[in-house]
Parts: sequence; structure tokens; C-alpha cells
Amino acid sequence: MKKPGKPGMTVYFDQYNPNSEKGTDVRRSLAELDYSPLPLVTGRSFAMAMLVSMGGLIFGYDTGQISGFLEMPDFLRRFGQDSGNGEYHFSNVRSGLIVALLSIGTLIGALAAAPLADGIGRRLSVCVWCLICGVGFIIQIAASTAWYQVMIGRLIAGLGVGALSLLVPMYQAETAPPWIRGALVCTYQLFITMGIFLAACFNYGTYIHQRNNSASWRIVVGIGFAFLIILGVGILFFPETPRYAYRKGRKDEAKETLCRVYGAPPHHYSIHTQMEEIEAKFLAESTIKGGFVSEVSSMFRAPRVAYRVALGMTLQMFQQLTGANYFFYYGTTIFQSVQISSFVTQVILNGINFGVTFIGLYLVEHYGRRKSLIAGSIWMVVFFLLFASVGHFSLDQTDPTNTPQAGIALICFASLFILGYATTWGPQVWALISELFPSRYRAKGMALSTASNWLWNFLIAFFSPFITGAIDFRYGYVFAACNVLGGLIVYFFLVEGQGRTLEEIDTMYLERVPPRKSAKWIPPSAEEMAKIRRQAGTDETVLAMDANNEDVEKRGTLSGETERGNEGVFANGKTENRNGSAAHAEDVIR
Ligand SMILES: OC[C@H]1O[C@](O)(CO)[C@@H](O)[C@@H]1O
Repeated sequence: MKKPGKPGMTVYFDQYNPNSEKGTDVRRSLAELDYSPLPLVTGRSFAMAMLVSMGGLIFGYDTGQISGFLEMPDFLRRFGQDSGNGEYHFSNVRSGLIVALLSIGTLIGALAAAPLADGIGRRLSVCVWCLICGVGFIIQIAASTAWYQVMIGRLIAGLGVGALSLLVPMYQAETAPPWIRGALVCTYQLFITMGIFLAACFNYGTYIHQRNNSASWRIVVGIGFAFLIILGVGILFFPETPRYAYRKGRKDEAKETLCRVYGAPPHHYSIHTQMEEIEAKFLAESTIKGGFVSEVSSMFRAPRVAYRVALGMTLQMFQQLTGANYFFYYGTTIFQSVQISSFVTQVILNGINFGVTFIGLYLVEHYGRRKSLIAGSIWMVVFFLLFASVGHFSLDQTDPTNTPQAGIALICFASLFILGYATTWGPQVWALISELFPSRYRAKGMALSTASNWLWNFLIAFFSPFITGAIDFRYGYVFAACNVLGGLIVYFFLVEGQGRTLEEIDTMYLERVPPRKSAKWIPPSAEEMAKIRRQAGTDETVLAMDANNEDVEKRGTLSGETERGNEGVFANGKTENRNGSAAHAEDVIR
């Protein structure tokens, strides 16, 4: 579905078979629809994106704060080990557990969030997980000298953070208009980076001003409550996602929400076609009923869903294997060579990360997902190769201060790498996994993909010190190779979701549209869709489609639109396709 109202193109919403009201004159009802241009973003969809993105802020804030804590004097004294000379330190096991337990919690939280999100809904789930996260914060703040209490607190907070990392992109994707969905879902990553940046700033601030004060790290954890309250309470003022409401039989609520976020009246063409698409998919998906286990096993039997689960998990894996967290978690060492403190290092790297993520919001809608991700991969390969080579061949690793020039080069390459990551893979992978799955399996598919992100996050955080110890800066070559693979995966397996409705993207996977040609694909009519589903589907799906098809037949067809043959599926170019379609729709109105 394309956004109406761009200069020179009045109507885009004509690519689907617009059969609708049963037994009415389709031509007339179409002519009665409103085709007026819609705003790019309504106040409501903007406010919604900002509010739910608070979940990203909590993610970033929690992951970003711990590295600073480990260096705060009071935290060290309370939870560290006595070195015997009046100094305290953290053994690798203890610091590893305190840091990594959040990741373990997030992994479990991401998986646990799916059944709850399908059961009580996306919106209420957000409240529940905010509460759980709050309990984790309280346990941490209440810790006096028991290091394992901090660890347990982080595990519980992690459950909430992980669950929100599934719920937020899903809420945004299921609610946002298709023409701006990518950018709105990417605000999630923007808020992650903002959270990491804020944590670095607050750590630095409390460290500077309260060196020996027991409140320092507690203040930083405590500030997190503000984000939790804004999200947990604020979400109650927002509606359930239209896709979820529809699945629960609340059709009017779904339509009303769409109207609000699209900024369109109920009889607008965009609302009309979107509701039709949601309905068609719902009918096709809803026949197989069962408990959680049979639901999961039906997911892997459903057409092309296993493929998409594998793709989602792989993309999240490669998002982590870009190597970004190598810089965020272990960037301190390279900055030592030019004698910059670890607190300042974190502020600089995270500031760049946050600042340039804004560019990513533009790229995702302007160039599309595929082009920007592939460009991002190439960019990151180049800078990782440069980084690894300078680090290995030019830096004096025993005393980096001897080679300040190599240090400056490393900092530049690291910063340029982050520029590439934060504008492409960082934000866009969240958007990709939120649009990859059909409604019925979205929560579960996203849960598995998100869990893969957390698993690899943990593995990289945990194993990087060992790998760096063994192969020093040549570790960068490993990440460079991973970035090559990531780019190839996108090229060969990912279809372009820019400007498409979630339902259209689902159809592309069902129809096995070659990813390379997906940007130019024209959605099939409802009848063609029925055929595709009949060929692709399980018995149950076919049954459902037959029911749906009967409906379609009763409604009548629209000549021209439904007669388009397969050869018409790929247009010569996007512009031609849009203009052609627009002309056709205007015909219909006349
Ligand atoms: O911005 C960097 C941050 O983004 C993430 O990759 C999540 O998308 C985190 O794992 C990382 O710390």
C-alpha cells in the first residue's frame, strides 16, 4: 500500500482487488470512497511511536549502565572482592555474572512475552512487564552488600527488558501506517541508543560528583523508574493494535484505531483496503485452533513461516555479529592509547551512536530496507578491515600510549563503523522482524528472532575478552567476514517491505517473490491471492480460503484489476507501476 497525496500522484491504494461490501455495486461503492491525501504522520502515530519506544530507552539504559557501575568506588566496595591492599576488584566470574544475567533474563523474557501478548494483548502485556522490570530495579536498589542480590535484580529486570524488546516493535508495526512504519519502528532503536547514551552520561555525572557516595549507582538505577512509569501508565491511554483487536473480534475498534493513526475518515480508501487485507489474512489463518504447543507446531507447518523464523533469527544474529557491541562493551581499551578515560569514551561512542541513528530513520523509508542494509554491510566491512589492520600492525599493544597516531586512527575507524551500524543494521533489523511474520504467528516469530538477538548479544559480550586475548585486533577480521555474510543473506533472502502493508509482505513470502525483484512487485488481486494460498496452504488454510473465496465471488469482481495476468506482476519500474495504477483507480472513480 502506498501513501496517497504525494505530489503528482493522487491515488495509490488501488493495487488490491477492492471487492468489499457484500452484494453491492462495487464500482459505485469504490467511487464513494474518499481518496484525499493523508498526512505522512499524524500526531497520534507520532505520540504512539514515542511512547512505546520508551521500552527501547529502558533496554538501552539497563544495558548501558552496568559497565560504569563496575568502576564506581561505592559499587566496588560493596559488591567487589577485597584485593588485600585496601582496594577492591571484581573477579571475571562475578562481574561476568552481574553483567550477563541481564542478557539471560532478556532472552527468557523475550520468549515468555509471546504467549502473554497473544493472550491478554500487546497493550496490557506492556504494563505487566513494566511491573516486573520495576521489581527487578527495587531488588537492585535494596542490595546492601550481597552481590548476588544485584545479580538477581538484574535477572528480573532483564525479563521485563527482553519482553519489551518484543512488544514494542510489534506494537508499532501492527499499528503504524505502512508508508512510515519502517521509520516508526526504527524509533525503537533510536531510544535504545538514547538509553545507552543517558546511562553513560548519568554514570559519568554521578561518578564525578559523588565519588564515594552510596547513592551514586542507586540514583542511576532509580531514574529508570521514570521511564517505566511513563511507559506502563502511558500505554493505558493508547488503544490495542488494530491487528490484535481484529483477531479478538473487535472489528470496530480495529477500524477506529486505523482511522486515528492514518488520520483518515472511515470511508477512506486506505482504511477500506487495509481492513480488507486484515480480514482476508484473518480468514485464511484462523481455522487451525489449539493450545500453545499445537499452535507452535502449526506455526512451523504454516506456509513459509519456518523460512521466515530462520530468516528473522539469522538477521538478528548478524545484527549482533556486525560487531557493534565489541566497541560498546570493550571500546575503552582503544581509547586508552590517547589517554581518554573510560567514562568519557562511553559518552563519546554512545553519543555518536545515538546522534546518527536519526539518519537511519530517513534511510529506511527513502532507500528501502534492502539497499540500505547492503550498503551498511559494505561500509562496516571496510571499516572493520581498516580497524583490525591498524590495531594489529600499527598499535603498540603492550603500551598503547606509545602509538597515539594509531590510536587516533582506531578511534576514527570505530566511529565511522558506528556511523554505518547505527544508520542501517542497528535500527532496521527491528523493523524487519516486525514485518516478517503473518499476524497469527507474529508474536512467536518475533519472540524467537528477538531471543536470537539477545543470545548473540550475550555470546559476544561473554566471549569477546577471550577471543581478543587469543587473536587481538584480528578479531575485527571475524566481524568483517560476518558482515559480508549478513549482506549476502539480505541480498538473497529478504524481500523489500518499504511502503508495503504487513499483509502484502506476507503475500510476497507466500508467493515466493524473488527478493531481488521484490521492490517492483505488484500485489496480486484477491482471486490471484486465493490461488496462491490454495497452492501454498495446508488443508485447513485451503478450507479457509474457500470460504473467503465464496465471499469474493458473491461480491463480484472488478474488471481490469482482477484480470491482470501473471506477466503483470512485475512492472518495468516503480514509477510506471504507480502511475499506471493511479490512472486505473481514477478510471474507476469516474
Ligand atoms: O546501538 C547499539 C545497541 O543496539 C543493539 O544492537 C540493539 O539493537 C544493542 O545490542 C547494542 O548495544
